Amino acid sequence: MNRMEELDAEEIWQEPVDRILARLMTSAVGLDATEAQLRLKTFGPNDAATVKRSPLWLQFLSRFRNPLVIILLVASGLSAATGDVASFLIVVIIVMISMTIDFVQEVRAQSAVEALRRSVAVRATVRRNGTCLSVPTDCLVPGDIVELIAGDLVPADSRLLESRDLFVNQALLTGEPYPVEKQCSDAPSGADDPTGASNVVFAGTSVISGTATIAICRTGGKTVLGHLATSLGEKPPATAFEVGIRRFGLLIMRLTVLMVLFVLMVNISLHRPVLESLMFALALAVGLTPELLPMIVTVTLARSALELSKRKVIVKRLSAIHDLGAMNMLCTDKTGTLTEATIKLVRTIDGHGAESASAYAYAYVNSRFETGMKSPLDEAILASSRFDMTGWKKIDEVPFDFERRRISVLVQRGAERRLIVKGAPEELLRLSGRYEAADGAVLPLDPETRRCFEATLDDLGAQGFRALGIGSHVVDMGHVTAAVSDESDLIFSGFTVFLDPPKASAGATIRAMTAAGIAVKVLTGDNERVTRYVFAEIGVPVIGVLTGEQLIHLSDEALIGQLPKVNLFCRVNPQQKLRILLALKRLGHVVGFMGDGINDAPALHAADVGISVDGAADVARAAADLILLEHDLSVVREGVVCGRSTVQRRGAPGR
Ligand SMILES: Nc1ncnc2c1ncn2[C@@H]1O[C@H](COP(=O)(O)OP(=O)(O)OP(=O)(O)O)[C@@H](O)[C@H]1O
Ligand SMILES: [Mg+2]
Repeated sequence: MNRMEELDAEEIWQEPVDRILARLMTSAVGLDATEAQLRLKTFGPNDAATVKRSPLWLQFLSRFRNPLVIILLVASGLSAATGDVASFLIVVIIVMISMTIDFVQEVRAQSAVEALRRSVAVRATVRRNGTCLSVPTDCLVPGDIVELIAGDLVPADSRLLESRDLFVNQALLTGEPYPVEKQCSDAPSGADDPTGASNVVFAGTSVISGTATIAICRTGGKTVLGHLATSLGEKPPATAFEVGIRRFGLLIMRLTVLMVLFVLMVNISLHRPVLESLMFALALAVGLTPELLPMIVTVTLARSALELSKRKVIVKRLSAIHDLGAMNMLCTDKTGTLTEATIKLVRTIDGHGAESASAYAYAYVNSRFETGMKSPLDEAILASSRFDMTGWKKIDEVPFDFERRRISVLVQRGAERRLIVKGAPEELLRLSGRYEAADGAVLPLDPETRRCFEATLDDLGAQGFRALGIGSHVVDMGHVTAAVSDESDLIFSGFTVFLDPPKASAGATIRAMTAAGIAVKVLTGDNERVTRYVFAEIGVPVIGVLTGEQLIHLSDEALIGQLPKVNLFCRVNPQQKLRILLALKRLGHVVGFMGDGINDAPALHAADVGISVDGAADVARAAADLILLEHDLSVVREGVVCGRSTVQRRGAPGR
């Protein structure tokens, strides 16, 4: 069988899809398992930041590069030459033993932590032999066919084979924070730099909305991100904790050199034999230098990581344990942390509060046809009761995003084409000019009726129910694509009403955390009414509230001034979550952020300790430092206790 040759970076977007597939020697059903194995050997693991590990024996030998060890060995060699072979042997044996202990401990600690990290590695859905498998992204090879949905990280530089309303965030590569649309097409998109090409997606970018099937072309260090990683130097930037440890080591080293020189000078000026004085000074230096400090730090942190794993916390970045111990502020989302996240659709009502079959039908059709990120709300609608979909055909959709907070699908039934919109209820009411009455008649939404509908919504919130608004309007048959601008002048059908019970234990955990010196703030995309209800149910007082709307009008300074008086932020979008987090950091807090959605990823990334959960979106898990195997605040609290005891046990300097 002839070997697959690699594609050049330009060819990925300039060649037609057929040629790409032929060159990659693959097809829409994917590679077979043996071929994938073979290619993995040829092309290496798909890890953009792979730092080539030298073999173990070289790693061991590299420890002898330590200047102190070299001087020690040379000096004792000299004394052996002058006849003192016994002390030479003793020095060599002691050096060997301490180097070996150091090496074995560190390698063992690191591999234990590596194993933990792998257990929460990001995985991709790949087609192999025609079936879909979930494999860790570093096992992907050129020629693999991968399916992407919203929330996924793009695993490698790839050509689009199919796409639906695909928007990706390329901030890591281009610095552009806004989603970029990507579409499969054969025509070179005319862009002269690859990240501008609309028919390819790159490693390190993430899917904001929509779906796609991609053919992987270049992996690991060959990706654009890989090149970037090499040019920036392979190591990730040192954290505050690592810098602290390094500074401490340097300080001790300098002191030692000074001491040794001083002792040596005094001895020589007293006319003691030079060799003997040197040996004495060296013995002093060896005694003073904490050669084993790095190993002790790694081993203590690794041991804590193992301990944490028993408490259902997986550590991805070792030094995060230290930050976890130092954390004095925790920002968290609502769903799953303060609530049970067992969302159920309890009823679907019209604006007046009466049960509405037509609103349910529209909600069901919208959730069923929506192909972007499947939210638990959609799952609750689809699980509630079966609805006969025969006769409904999907034409197009405008996927969910956290700015609009709604989803539209364009559908056809018989001779009627309709845009169905489902989303944040206040927004839906705002976008509606008419409403559907109980008898099916379409009436204007006059101010009085609008107030009545808003009152219905307020009542739902006050009783702790979450709601989505449903609206639609008919479009003409020539309408083939749906756009955000179509989401206006809707006919309001009603509300879907959900119950997500507050988590009974959350209140006690938050109080315990506050008592332990960790203030908790809640940042949610949901509305104020519902979140206030949850606070009341779990018995935590709301000190102050800021909404996303109010945040827009606050300067950074004003926000910082408000922060101490606010513990609840509602209807905030992903950028606002990030902004609040950065403001808290500017106030000097060590801030943890806990979240599980695409919308939490920017803040998770910027936090001192990013905490996510096992079932979270890939972007969130990739951005986090710690992964909880159980979505519960009490797990974080236990982690903090463990982190603090690590810091105390080690007694090493940090911040
Ligand atoms: N599937 C969906 N269809 C329509 N609208 C949705 C859907 N999912 C979410 N929304 C709207 O977007 C808003 C924000 O989403 P969401 O509640 O997931 O944000 P969040 O910040 O992750 O909240 P939380 O703190 O509860 O995790 C929701 O309150 C809802 O109004
Ligand atoms: Mg969320």
